[in-house]
Amino acid sequence: MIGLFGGAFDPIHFGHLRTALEVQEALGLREVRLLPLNVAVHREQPAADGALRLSMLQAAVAHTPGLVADDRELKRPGGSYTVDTLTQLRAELGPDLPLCLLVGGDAFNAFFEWHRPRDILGLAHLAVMRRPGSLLPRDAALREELERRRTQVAADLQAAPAGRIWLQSVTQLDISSTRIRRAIAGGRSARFLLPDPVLDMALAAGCYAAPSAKTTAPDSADTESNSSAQRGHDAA
Ligand SMILES: Nc1ncnc2c1ncn2[C@@H]1O[C@H](COP(=O)(O)OP(=O)(O)OP(=O)(O)O)[C@@H](O)[C@H]1O
Ligand SMILES: O=C(O)c1ccc[n+]([C@@H]2O[C@H](COP(=O)([O-])O)[C@@H](O)[C@H]2O)c1
Repeated sequence: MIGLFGGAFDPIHFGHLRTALEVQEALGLREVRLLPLNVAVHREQPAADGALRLSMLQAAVAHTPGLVADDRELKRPGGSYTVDTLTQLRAELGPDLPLCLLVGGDAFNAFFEWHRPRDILGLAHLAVMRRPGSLLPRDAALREELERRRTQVAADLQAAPAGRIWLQSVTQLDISSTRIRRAIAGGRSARFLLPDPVLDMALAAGCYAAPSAKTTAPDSADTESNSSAQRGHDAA
């Protein structure tokens, strides 16, 4: 079984990396592929371009064999729909290999707003990682789907190629890319929120600097209007 973890990764941070590693170990995944999106279909477009986000991701996983950068979404023009990514992977990997899509709790709460969510569940399992601020979904249909598909036996995921939901407790790291971008834009340090080489690349590229270096940006979790974690609060 392999894991697939999509995101803007704008930039990749320890919240992404630590949770991916913990799910990989918990489920005995051969690898977790991290897939930076090209064109977001559900949120603002990333601030850093795809090439830089991919380079930062590659630097972040360079010494962790179980985590692998996969650039297929960046190579695909148009909206980065997860169902298209999974369809492409299925065609490559065959119908039988169990695939497990990793999503943060906040992303899962909005899962039924995704493009063709039931087709996604026909292509992969879901591993939902609890994230600070994300509670179980309020949406009744999503709760029902969760109860119907949920398993607490990891072997159930190995026994079928797709269709089950696994809830994974992970170390709660209250880190978001939004907070990192805002720290950099505000001239504050983002060190220890993400790997040093990633921070160095972001600073050298200047991609998160304020349009005018004199402007300051707020740096409070309360003001993270673009943060997925914040959206998780809203949805929960
Ligand atoms: N600290 C974290 N802990 C657990 N999961 C996380 C964490 N940060 C992000 N994720 C999950 O990683 C995936 C990709 O997230 P994304 O790249 O949007 O990062 P983000 O930090 O939420 O970014 P932004 O602040 O720009 O919204 C999502 O499924 C999200 O829920
Ligand atoms: O395919 C969709 O409709 C869809 C809708 C929302 C999010 N996604 C994917 O979910 C992943 C996490 O996105 P995010 O920004 O909500 O944390 C990322 O790979 C997105 O492309 C996908």
